[in-house]
Amino acid sequence: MNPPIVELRRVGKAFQAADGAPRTVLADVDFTLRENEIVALLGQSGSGKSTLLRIIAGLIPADRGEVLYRQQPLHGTARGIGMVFQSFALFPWLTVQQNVELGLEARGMAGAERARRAAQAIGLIGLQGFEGALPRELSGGMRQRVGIARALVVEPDVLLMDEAFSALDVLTGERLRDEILDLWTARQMPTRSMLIVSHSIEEAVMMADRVLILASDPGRVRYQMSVGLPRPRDPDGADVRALVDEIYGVMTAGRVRPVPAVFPAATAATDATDATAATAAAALAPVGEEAEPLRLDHRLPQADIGRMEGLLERLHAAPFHGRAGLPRLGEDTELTDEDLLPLTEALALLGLAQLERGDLSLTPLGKRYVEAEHAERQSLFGRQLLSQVPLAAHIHHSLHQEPGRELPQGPFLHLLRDSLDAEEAERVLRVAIEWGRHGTAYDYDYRTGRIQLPEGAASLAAKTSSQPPSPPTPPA
Ligand SMILES: Nc1ncnc2c1ncn2[C@@H]1O[C@H](COP(=O)(O)OP(=O)(O)OP(=O)(O)O)[C@@H](O)[C@H]1O
Repeated sequence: MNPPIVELRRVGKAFQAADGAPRTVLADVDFTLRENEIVALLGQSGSGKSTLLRIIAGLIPADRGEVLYRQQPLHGTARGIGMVFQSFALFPWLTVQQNVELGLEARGMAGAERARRAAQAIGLIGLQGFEGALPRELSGGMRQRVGIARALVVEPDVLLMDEAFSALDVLTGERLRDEILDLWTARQMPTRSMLIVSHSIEEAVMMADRVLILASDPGRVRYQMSVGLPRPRDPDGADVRALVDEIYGVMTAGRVRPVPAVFPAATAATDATDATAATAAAALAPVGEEAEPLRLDHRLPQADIGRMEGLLERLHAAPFHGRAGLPRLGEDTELTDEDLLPLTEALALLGLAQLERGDLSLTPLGKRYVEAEHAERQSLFGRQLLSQVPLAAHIHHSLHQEPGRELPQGPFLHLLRDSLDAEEAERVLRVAIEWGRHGTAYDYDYRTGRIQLPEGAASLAAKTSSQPPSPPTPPA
């Protein structure tokens, strides 16, 4: 086994939430990056991937555990570790050459040597002739080349890449990725190992020798997989596709829990389709996993209604006829993994689709939804929302308790901030509001920031439950 370059031992990190309470982002992360390997880090948005990278880069300290670089504890930035950011992070007023030289200047290197090394890095990454250009004169792909040259010029042992290709259009991102891999394979890079954070499963499989998947809340290594394929790899090859499918399966497993009876017994007894839907939805649990009910503060996936409907419609139509592997569906809809995974999660949460081993299939209820007119779609959506998403049920129930049938959003935000940071609490409430509006469960006044029951909401509540909705269990 190759010697380790970076080692993380039981690393933990917490940030302060809006109310001042610490919120654990990483817990007990153990990880070793070895010489001559590329490791890809995947995980849901917010699972702590960038935080982990920033800790290794020495940009922020870990709160717990140890970070070793070549067997020595890491304090602050290490000379041998370079990082490429998604946002390029170039100085707009400096030329390409000056941006690339920057890291060397900080090390006190003499001007002539700086210029020589920068020219070499610029040449390596294909930017000859642009040394005097300003970032604004360059395309996105060229700007990221500058970002990479700037990281490589210090000849880092370890190159960290935080979604380095995701701000680029697909073709440019793939071309740059392949060029980096060619340099790596031909050992033209000074770098001994790379750790890349990505949202693209295919990118991870194309690049990495090992793929790690971080679990969320708190982030910890949930799964790892070796990718023992020779390079160059063919993105359409059977080996790559099989691994991509396997990772989709892992990443979508455990995101879904079994859905209890979709409709109350009284309604289901008179509605055979609903009863079928209830049975189908109860089969949603990933095989072999004990599922837990959603919590009030569940980080609802960022899923736009229009896109959810678009995905359901694609899934329903030929060639899928109700079932598709996620990679294929992603290709067909041109959705990136970053967009596709939250959409599939939302559909599964709502019992409209079912996720199993990387395949998404319509449930009978989902099929009914696709085939329905707008009003019936809204009504189905609202009923599913109130029965499956505790936050929505809580909002709906609270509004019912109010004589004026409306409440400010503040108390709900406050509740979410007990466990989520301010930005995430805001995002989750926004999703619950958008979903609630579509399901006509409640409405939102953008002028006043108040949530209100729409006209006729009583009938939705009555259809959803024969009892008034009970408040959900508060977050642990
Ligand atoms: N400086 C900070 N202060 C407070 N909270 C932070 C800070 N940096 C990150 N967080 C929070 O930590 C969590 C993890 O963030 P991080 O950026 O590491 O996740 P990620 O997996 O890289 O997400 P994404 O894939 O969306 O980039 C998020 O909830 C984020 O809001």
